[in-house]
Amino acid sequence: MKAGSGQVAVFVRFRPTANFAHGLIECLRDGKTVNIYYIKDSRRLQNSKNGLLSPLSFQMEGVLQDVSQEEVYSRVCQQVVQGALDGYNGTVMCFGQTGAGKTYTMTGSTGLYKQRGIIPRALQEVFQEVEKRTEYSFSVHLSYLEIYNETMVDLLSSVQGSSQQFSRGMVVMEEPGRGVFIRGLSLHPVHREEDALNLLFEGEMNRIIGSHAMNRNSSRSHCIFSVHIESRSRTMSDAKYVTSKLNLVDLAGSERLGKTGSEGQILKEATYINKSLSFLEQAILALADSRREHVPFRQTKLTHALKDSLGGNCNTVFVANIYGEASQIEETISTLRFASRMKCVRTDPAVNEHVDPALQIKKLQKEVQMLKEELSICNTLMKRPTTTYEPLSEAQLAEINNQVERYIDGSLKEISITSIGQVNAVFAQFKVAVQEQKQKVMAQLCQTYNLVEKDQSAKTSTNKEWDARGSNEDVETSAQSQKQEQHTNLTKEKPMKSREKSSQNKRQGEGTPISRKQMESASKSKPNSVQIPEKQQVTQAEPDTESADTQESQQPGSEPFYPEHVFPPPKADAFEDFKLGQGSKINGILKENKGLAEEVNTIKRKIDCTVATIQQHTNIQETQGPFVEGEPDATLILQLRDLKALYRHRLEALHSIKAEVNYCQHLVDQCRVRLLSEFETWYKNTFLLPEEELETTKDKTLAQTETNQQCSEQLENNPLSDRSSEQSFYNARCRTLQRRNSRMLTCVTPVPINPSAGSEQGKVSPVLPVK
Ligand SMILES: Nc1ncnc2c1ncn2[C@@H]1O[C@H](COP(=O)(O)OP(=O)(O)OP(=O)(O)O)[C@@H](O)[C@H]1O
Repeated sequence: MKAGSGQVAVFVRFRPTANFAHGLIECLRDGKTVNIYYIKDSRRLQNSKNGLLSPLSFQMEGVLQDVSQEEVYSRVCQQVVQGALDGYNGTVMCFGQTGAGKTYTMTGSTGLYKQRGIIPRALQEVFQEVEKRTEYSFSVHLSYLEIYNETMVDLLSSVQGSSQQFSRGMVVMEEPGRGVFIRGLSLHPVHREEDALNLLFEGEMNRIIGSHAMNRNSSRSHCIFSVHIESRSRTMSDAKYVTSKLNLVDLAGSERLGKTGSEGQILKEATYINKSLSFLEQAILALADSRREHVPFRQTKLTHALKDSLGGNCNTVFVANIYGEASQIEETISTLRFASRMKCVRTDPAVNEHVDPALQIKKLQKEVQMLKEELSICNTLMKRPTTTYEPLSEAQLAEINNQVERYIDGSLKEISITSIGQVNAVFAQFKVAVQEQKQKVMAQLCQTYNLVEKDQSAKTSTNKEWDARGSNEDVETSAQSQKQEQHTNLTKEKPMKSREKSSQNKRQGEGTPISRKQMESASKSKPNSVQIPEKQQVTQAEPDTESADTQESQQPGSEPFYPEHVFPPPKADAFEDFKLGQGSKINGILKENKGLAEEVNTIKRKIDCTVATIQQHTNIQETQGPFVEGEPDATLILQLRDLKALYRHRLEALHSIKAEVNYCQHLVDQCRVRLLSEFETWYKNTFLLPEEELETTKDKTLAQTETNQQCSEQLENNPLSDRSSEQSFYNARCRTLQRRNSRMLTCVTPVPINPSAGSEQGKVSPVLPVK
């Protein structure tokens, strides 16, 4: 894979197995071709390779079978990383069926340095290059995004300094010059490989893992680890700098639900995974087809977040992970087919060069200064008066005004030009003169045609008419008369501005046809109603969530009241109180959800009505010929289009709330399990065996010490070529384990951990600050 080569590279990697299907799968010696001898007919599976079938042949950039993690990295990712350091965006993405080795390829084993995957190796390379390329100053930031059941989660939100604590605020955004980014996703500056590994392992610890028949540690989400690089030249005082984004993507695996035996939550997750993967496939198909103008990126969060990373301005490499057993042959074929489509996606990588505005200003100021000096030398040599760049003095301005006046009345034939400043002043004076003339002419016209008086009398008669109406109309009347007065003044004083304004209003109206129509119909239905100020209208229209919550909800901590003689209170009553108290937030979300659903249904009903009306018109037209009165006009069709757009928009919002609710449900389930186990421990410690508490604490501390020892042993047992990198790896690993242990300890008992315990071992640095 070459940086800037303009084509997507696709590799195939086999997961090692003792039951490799030699009869069905053949890897050719060219190292690029995989042949599959299979048709969906169980009788012909046997001996299929013996010339009976022509194979399905797949050509890739490389076939990786029985190769080390190191070789995978150097063939798949190294060039992309080098490109990223030069300013090219890069993406490396693993996909394939569940259990085929995507996470192993991308992250590798977090416990063994030699088996580390693409991400830790890429981080190592980035920092080694930063050290080498001394003529540039680099800044590196990391982010780690998880997309779980269509909900975006910040895997590094537990790290101190992250502003984002909950996924609700995260949105995929797009800006010219910046490309696609996730608003609300935390970005972490890193200066050393070890800090970067720490963040990687922290994120890994926060990933959602599930278990099913095909993989005990199956990733239940798509994960995008991003390295954001910015580099500036140290040697050239240049305003230019380059940026790049390296996306390392571990997709969740596609699942045949029958094979994984998924049910419950795992089944629901699998459905989300398969759906988003099929949207990814649709996007890839559209990207690969040069005749397609529209690529459906927005169908799912995954494709939307990867919009500028799947092709286009990016060096892109895909790794198709497959499992070479006969029982998985159908999944293998479908992965290879997907891989072939990906190969057709074109890329057009270019360096992301930017200009620093502050530096650019400084540079231009310097240039201006030099030019001034040069001009002054020229003037001296040509014996011309020296040019000044200071603002003109009052005396100079008075002289210019005088010259212009004389020029206009004809007593001066020419105005001699001495500098650009003077030219500007002459023009300004001409402008003043023209405006004065204009005003004079207007005043004369008004006088001649008695315009002002007419205007005044019209106003008086209107006022009389309005005075005759009831007192209820006072507010509206005065507002209207004020408006009219303003309007008259404006037309008198600034005719151009008012015209501009009206055309502006028109333009705004064009953008929102529905709201304009609604407003019109509202004003028609209540012609004499008093105008409500805008703010008031909003509060009246939205009586819902917040205000209702504040009225209904109880103060936190205050207990619900039950009559003393009924204990325990009936569950229904208690539930109502719960909804007002602790459950008010969930209840609020439910209400919001319901409101949205009702809104969607109302819009749907309107759509149906409009469709029916149009259909009616069409039927009449068919029976009575084309020239029928009252045929559906453009407004009806426009209304239908607007309603459909609104419907889609609301439906999307509803889906995203539902996805969030599902995610919350998952968290609630996890919390419930944890709550129960913590309750058990607390109950035992408090009411049963006090000495057990001591034992538990001892056990946990022992576990932590063992972890530290394990890490240091691993470090000593490995002969090191790149010792510092390995040291960083194990240090980061130890810290992650420590953090996990200390979190478990904090859950079990509030005994503080001695922070020096780890550093006494000589290998472990203080724990990464996490919230
Ligand atoms: N090339 C390999 N060498 C050694 N072990 C491997 C290799 N590929 C995968 N494995 C092992 O296979 C198991 C499943 O791999 P992994 O979790 O990476 O699959 P996956 O494709 O990410 O699955 P899922 O989509 O369910 O998350 C792991 O125990 C992993 O260590």
